[in-house]
Amino acid sequence: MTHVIHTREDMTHVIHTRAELARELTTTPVAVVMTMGALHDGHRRLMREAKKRAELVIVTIFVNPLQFGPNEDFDKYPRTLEADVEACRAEGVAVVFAPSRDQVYPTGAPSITMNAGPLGEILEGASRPGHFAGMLTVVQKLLMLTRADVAFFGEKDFQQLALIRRMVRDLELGVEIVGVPTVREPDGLAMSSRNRYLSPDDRRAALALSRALREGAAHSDAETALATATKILAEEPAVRVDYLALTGADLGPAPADGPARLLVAARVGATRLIDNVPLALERSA
Ligand SMILES: Nc1ncnc2c1ncn2[C@@H]1O[C@H](COP(=O)(O)OP(=O)(O)OP(=O)(O)O)[C@@H](O)[C@H]1O
Ligand SMILES: CC(C)(CO)[C@@H](O)C(=O)[O-]
Ligand code: BAL
Repeated sequence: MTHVIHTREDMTHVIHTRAELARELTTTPVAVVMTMGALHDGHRRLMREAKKRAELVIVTIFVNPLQFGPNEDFDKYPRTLEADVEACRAEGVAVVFAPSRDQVYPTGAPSITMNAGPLGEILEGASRPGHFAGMLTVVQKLLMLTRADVAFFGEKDFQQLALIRRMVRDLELGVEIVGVPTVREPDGLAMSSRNRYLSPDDRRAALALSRALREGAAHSDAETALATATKILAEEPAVRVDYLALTGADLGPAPADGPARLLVAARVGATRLIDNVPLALERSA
């Protein structure tokens, strides 16, 4: 009798082509965690949530050119495949799909892409024209290629999550979307692959974002919440705010009372960071 011993390493298949991916799809359900790599504990939290839902967890690692503007950081985006695979192994992920551009876009740049609609024009969409169309196009492709039953996305990219939910609903894609709360560094900074661009001084200044959101969200009237966050951001000269917005939980207008969201985007040095927190507004008497 032969005993096959599966080591931890055997359990994670690292693949690069769509043909290999198709061969991995032997069981259901399939859970997918889509990433651009440079993995951190935020990504690992998504993997852990995915593991609770499916034996077959696929982590995709692809820096999608379609969602970067001409003056953005596509070329310098950190590419750390070896360390990323180690992180996936440590989480017991079954498959890491790290395709080349040609594997994802075999016909070249697609001539038919997603339209992100009005929700894609505000906030991040206003600062990054075309970003959400490119993001939704690759998400749709990766959902198809992985035949995912359930997909996990972080609340750190709150507008992205809202748009993916909207796409799945509007186009009846038949996949469950699960949102996962933001994982933070012990001092409050939202984990992000782009944090590794920050110099020690920038890293200190960047703390103003999470502090502004946290202290703003401690207030239950909209005016004080916004004023508090605005003041904290203004006190940090190294932070150049792109937007600070108080919206409804669906990113529509903030309600008079009920669940709402406080969102910020800012440049710290050359690095653009985003963050957001939930808050509950109360009608003032
Ligand atoms: N701190 C975090 N907590 C929870 N989920 C996160 C966190 N950071 C990223 N994610 C989620 O991980 C997935 C992949 O994101 P991505 O690879 O762009 O990482 P990122 O850290 O957001 O990178 P970037 O710094 O480029 O924005 C997305 O669903 C994203 O929302
Ligand atoms: C969802 C995603 C992997 C699509 O490229 C990307 O936007 C990201 O990493 O959040
Ligand atoms: N984290 C969202 C993907 C992007 O910034 O392009």
